[in-house]
Amino acid sequence: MEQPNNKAVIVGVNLNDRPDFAYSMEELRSLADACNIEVVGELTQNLSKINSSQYLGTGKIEELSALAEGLEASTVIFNDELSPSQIRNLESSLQKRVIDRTILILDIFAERARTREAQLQVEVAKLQYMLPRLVGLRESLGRQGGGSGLKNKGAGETKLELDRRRIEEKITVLQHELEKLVAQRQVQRKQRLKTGVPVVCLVGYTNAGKSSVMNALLNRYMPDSNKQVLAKDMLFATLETSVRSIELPDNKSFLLTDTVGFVSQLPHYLVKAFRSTLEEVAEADLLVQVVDYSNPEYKRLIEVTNSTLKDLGADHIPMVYAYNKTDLTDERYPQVDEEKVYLSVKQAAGLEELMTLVKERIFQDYIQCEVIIPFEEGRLVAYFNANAHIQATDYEPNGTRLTMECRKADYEKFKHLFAEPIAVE
Ligand SMILES: Nc1nc2c(ncn2[C@@H]2O[C@H](COP(=O)(O)OP(=O)(O)OP(=O)(O)O)[C@@H](O)[C@H]2O)c(=O)[nH]1
Ligand SMILES: [Mg+2]
Repeated sequence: MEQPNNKAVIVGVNLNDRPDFAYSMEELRSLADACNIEVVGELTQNLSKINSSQYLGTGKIEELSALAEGLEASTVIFNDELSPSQIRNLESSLQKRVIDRTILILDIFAERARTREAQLQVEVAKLQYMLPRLVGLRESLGRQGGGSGLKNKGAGETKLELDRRRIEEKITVLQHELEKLVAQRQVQRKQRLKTGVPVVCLVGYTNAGKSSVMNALLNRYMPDSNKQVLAKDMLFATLETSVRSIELPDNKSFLLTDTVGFVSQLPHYLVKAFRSTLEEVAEADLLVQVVDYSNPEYKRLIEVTNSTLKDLGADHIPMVYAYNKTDLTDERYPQVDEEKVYLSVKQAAGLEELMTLVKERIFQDYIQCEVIIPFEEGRLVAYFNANAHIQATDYEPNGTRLTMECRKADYEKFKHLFAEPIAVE
């Protein structure tokens, strides 16, 4: 195989007229771009069934080989996850480096992971991807070294077993370290859940503007905090979950979580590896799905997001939609249509409307009330201070008067202890 340069041809099979095919090829180009690979050519084929040994139909392989040769590409990138034997067969007939959509995504994640937890998750996913593909990888290494003849086969297989075991052991060690980190974070999360503060999660397709929404809300409601997150025009700018507290002017607060973006055909190794990070999503009180409304394919991207949420066991959580980047469309904004808000973070328009929608959903079981708590029930005052939004505290002869907004359930639970319920809305 020749020395790899960074030029590649991308290849896709349009299986039974896949409606999102053109977009998925465009996305493959962006994924390659994110890995600093220059896409110099593209080849597609309409098929009703993927060829199990070479992915493409036999005639197409020759066409591909000539195309890659003519364009001096050293790599060929396939739009689906290839099986170990497909990689092997393709490498041998094309004599080029063969990679697939999955490994591109894994590489981007590996490059971008910053926290130890994200790094471990990606590494585990990558090793799991590699494990069944070791034969192919070893063969291509063998070829580079002049090829290993049949007589070395036995020794090679033993070596392969060793490599395999080593990788399995490594996965176990990494998973162990990961479990410890996850356990720590779970303790923090449980503590947060115990405080009863609602949790709102920003979810959505990669590059939709989740981190931008988070930053805009932080700017607006927490101008003194310098806890902005990275927002950038690239795929998978965010790989770690960030939680920030948002305190509203009316003394209510909630936790806002920014999460990793989804993509179509997200490798299942990654979904599995990131499951622990994304547990936050499954336990949220409300999801805000951020949508790039300027993307002509936005409806399909919503479907991909919803089906990934289903895989994560988060499809039961109430959701509102933030149709972002409306500034790039002809649609009027800001505008609210039931559970959708058309907004533009860039133009700072529609954030107020989004917050109103969010507040309606997460604070709906709150009531406004004024109660007097007898002094001997002081623990109740402490409880409400921790779990309600106290607007005023006054001391009166028969107890502490709290003017507050509290959960209806708490009010019902404790009302027999109040000296005198004065006013309830
Ligand atoms: N025109 C326009 N661009 C926007 C708007 N909101 C965000 N962007 C841009 O969209 C790009 C992606 O924004 P991010 O906030 O990083 O997107 P994300 O959903 O967090 O992406 P990942 O973390 O990669 O999943 C950035 O270049 C933003 O400047 C908007 O309302 N209008
Ligand atoms: Mg982001």
